[in-house]
Amino acid sequence: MLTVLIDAGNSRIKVSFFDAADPSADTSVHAFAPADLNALADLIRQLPQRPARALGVSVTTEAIRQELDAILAPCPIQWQTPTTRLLRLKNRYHNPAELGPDRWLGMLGVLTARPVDGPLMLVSFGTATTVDTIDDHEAFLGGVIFPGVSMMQSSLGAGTARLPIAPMPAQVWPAFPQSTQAAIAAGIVAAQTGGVIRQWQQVAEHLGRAPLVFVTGGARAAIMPELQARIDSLGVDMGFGTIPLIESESPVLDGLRALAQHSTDA
Ligand SMILES: Nc1ncnc2c1ncn2[C@@H]1O[C@H](COP(=O)(O)OP(=O)(O)O)[C@@H](O)[C@H]1O
Ligand SMILES: CC(C)(COP(=O)(O)O)[C@@H](O)C(=O)NCCC(=O)O
Repeated sequence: MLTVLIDAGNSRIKVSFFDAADPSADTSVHAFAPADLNALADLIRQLPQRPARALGVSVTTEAIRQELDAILAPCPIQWQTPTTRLLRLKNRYHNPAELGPDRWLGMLGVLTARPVDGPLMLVSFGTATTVDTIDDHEAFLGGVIFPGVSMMQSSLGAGTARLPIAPMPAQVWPAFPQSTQAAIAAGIVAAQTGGVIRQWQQVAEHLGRAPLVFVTGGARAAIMPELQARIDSLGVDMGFGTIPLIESESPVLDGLRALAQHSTDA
């Protein structure tokens, strides 16, 4: 039985598959621009077997969600909504359904991918940046949302008379950038990194343990070098040693896959 897994984000639609007859079969991820869903329709048409089931999360527009429903028809997409608990993962949001389903399934993805002894954080550099924490009892404590890398670039370009949309090479930036492009890129990296470091320090102080950090999202490459340097430095200062960042290509699809696997086993 073939299950289609769909992560409909604000910038891109990511798709993968789960084959109950062969759970280790191809888990590659296909990404589509919202304006290019014909390519997804082609992919679905060319599958060797018709999908029996589709599991999805969507944080994008209702119009795109309906387009996805039409592409998968007659197979209905089971769109996921956060609740108080999903498998082992508990939800401390005041109103669980208010939480983005991509954040919720992403956390399930990192939690179920490997045994983790202690708290963990999932940082997603997507359209928005989100930094979410799961404590050592597998409860999502809450998290922060701020504008993503592209949104910061474009808002500076659109909201000022003189600032360009600066390129974002992946590097550690000097403290005192001496050109406009470097000042913008370093400023965005500082803002993105600062939000993550603030959360990491709060978790380490609150729980007395160093959280593992999983990093995902299409915009992560530009932030990783500086984030790695800063988090190592904070970890050493706090007596935890260096903190490896663990890249995760598609935790949301991993979470949907864990759900598909669970309901197949049940
Ligand atoms: N080919 C691409 N298409 C769209 N966004 C891209 C691409 N490559 C990198 N990006 C960056 O990744 C972000 C989207 O990442 P993604 O994790 O797919 O986000 P979302 O889940 O919000 O759609 C964009 O905001 C942009 O900064
Ligand atoms: C925070 C988000 C915009 C992130 O979306 P993304 O960048 O992955 O497209 C999305 O998860 C969302 O719309 N969340 C709803 C509000 C919340 O999570 O509290």
